[in-house]
Amino acid sequence: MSHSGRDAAQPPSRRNEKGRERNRGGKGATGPGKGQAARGFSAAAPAQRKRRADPARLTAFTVLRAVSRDDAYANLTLPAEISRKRLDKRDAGFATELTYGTLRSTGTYDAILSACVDRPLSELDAPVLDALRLGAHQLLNMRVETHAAVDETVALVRAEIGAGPSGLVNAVLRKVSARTLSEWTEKLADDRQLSGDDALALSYAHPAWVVRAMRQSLRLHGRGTELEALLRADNAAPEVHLVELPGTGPAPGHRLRSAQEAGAVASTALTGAAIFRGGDVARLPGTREGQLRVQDIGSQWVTRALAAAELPDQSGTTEASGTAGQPGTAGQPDTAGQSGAAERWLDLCAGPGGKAALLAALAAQRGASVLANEPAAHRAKLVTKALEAVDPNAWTVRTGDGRTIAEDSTESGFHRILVDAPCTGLGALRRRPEARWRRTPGDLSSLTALQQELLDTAVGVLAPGGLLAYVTCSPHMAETVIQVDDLLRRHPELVLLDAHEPMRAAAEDAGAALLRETAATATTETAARCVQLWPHVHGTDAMFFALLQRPLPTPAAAEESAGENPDGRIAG
Ligand SMILES: C[S@@+](CC[C@H](N)C(=O)[O-])C[C@H]1O[C@@H](n2cnc3c(N)ncnc32)[C@H](O)[C@@H]1O
Repeated sequence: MSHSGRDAAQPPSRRNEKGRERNRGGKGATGPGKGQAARGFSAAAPAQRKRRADPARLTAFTVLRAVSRDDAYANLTLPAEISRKRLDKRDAGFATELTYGTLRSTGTYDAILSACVDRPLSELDAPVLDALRLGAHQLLNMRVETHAAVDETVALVRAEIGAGPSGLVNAVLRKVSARTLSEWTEKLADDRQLSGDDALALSYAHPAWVVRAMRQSLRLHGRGTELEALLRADNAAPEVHLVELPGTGPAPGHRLRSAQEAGAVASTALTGAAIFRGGDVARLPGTREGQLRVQDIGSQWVTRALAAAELPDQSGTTEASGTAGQPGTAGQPDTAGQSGAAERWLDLCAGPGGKAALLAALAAQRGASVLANEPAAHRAKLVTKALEAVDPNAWTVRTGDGRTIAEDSTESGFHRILVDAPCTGLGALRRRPEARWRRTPGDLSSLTALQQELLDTAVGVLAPGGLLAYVTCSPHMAETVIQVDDLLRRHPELVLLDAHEPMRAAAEDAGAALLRETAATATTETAARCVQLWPHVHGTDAMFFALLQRPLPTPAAAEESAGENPDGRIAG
């Protein structure tokens, strides 16, 4: 193992045969260079150092290259690379921290590297820049000894890029190592005269526009003082959350109990969820069969809340559909809320199928069925795979644009619709380390337009009395509360329900207590009726959940429409 730095080579002399001091900094490096001897550099000349990259760093570098060259997703590429290189548990953990940490803080590292290189970073070869970022992360954010961080990164560069840039990398990393991370961010903030959100952006490695968006959203929800806590939470690895798909294991709760025997802890917030700290999830019984799945508790929660929400009966009063995940009475499936007919549910944006799987499992217990729609063919396949553990009578997958669902549908409307819309994903920054640097404010206009169209389509296929859940994995106001306000303006017939009620119905006591707080602090009426989860408060992704209902027609209107529309279909 080389990453602790314990076994790095320590040749005796720091001077070459001509008596010149080695490693004083290569061409291309600039900035501070003091204090290097004290920080424990290797005394070996670059040419004498090892030429092989250690497997964990090589894995991280390979993923960084895929992310910057091919726009790959680290959360998909890294596990594949770890298994391809057959890393042991310790190296896999080290590679994960290297990859995720480097990607998360790329913007801050680039600011620091810019101060250490005598040319714009855009003029460096992309692989060299990735190697420098990797080195910077080890030096500034990990407990890797300085000489190991520098020597191992230089070895990686020699092995993977060539000897040419190794001098530059060696020299630049030495400059980086002259200050701690907080010394660097303070200095850069001073040099650039940064303050407020711009200074926070540098310290917490978020783009400034994201910091501003978080600040606005926190304020809207009465959490204006919590910005730094949120930014800090975004930079921490998320816990692994588990869900047992109800009705799929050998007995109710069986898979979760086995997981608990293997170290998982039952969630105090949400029924049917557990938290798994450490260990190989894939080894837990039921994961291979898809009965036990990894799913953020926020995602589970909004899904169960949609299933738990009450539909009105024909008289216009509400009728409980039973607690999500639990059969109505004495193990019997719940019946549909309206007129005894089986409920039809729609998951309009289903890929890759996490919520669809839980929704379908809950639907199967009620004798309801789910249509799971996804336009991307490869993601639609993932939806089908996710649903395999669930009774096949309870679900169908459609591959198509959600905006065309009404054209293909011969149904008379859906009773429960989930629009888990494509969004900026700013609520899941913990699990997609590169996302914050990839997204731009420009993405918002096309995403919010698509969200609007998907919502309008969903309203068009919502049965009278039906429930529409609008969910985003983003707390950005434009994608959440503003989107809901606009929807209500376009469709004044819709009623915005208090989303806390079904969320509470699905929650354990501790979860219900947390929800009381979210309702109390919101600063607008719409925000107060919606639920915004936060990583620093709820330990979940920053999931947004709004619940709307198309009211049942008044008896007079129903009579009139029955005359015009005898088969009871709703307008597309
Ligand atoms: C936030 S993800 C949904 C996550 C999913 N509900 C889950 O829990 O696994 C949004 C999905 O919407 C899909 N999407 C994009 N454009 C769409 C459209 N026009 N109609 C329907 N879905 C769309 C994306 O491909 C993506 O799979």
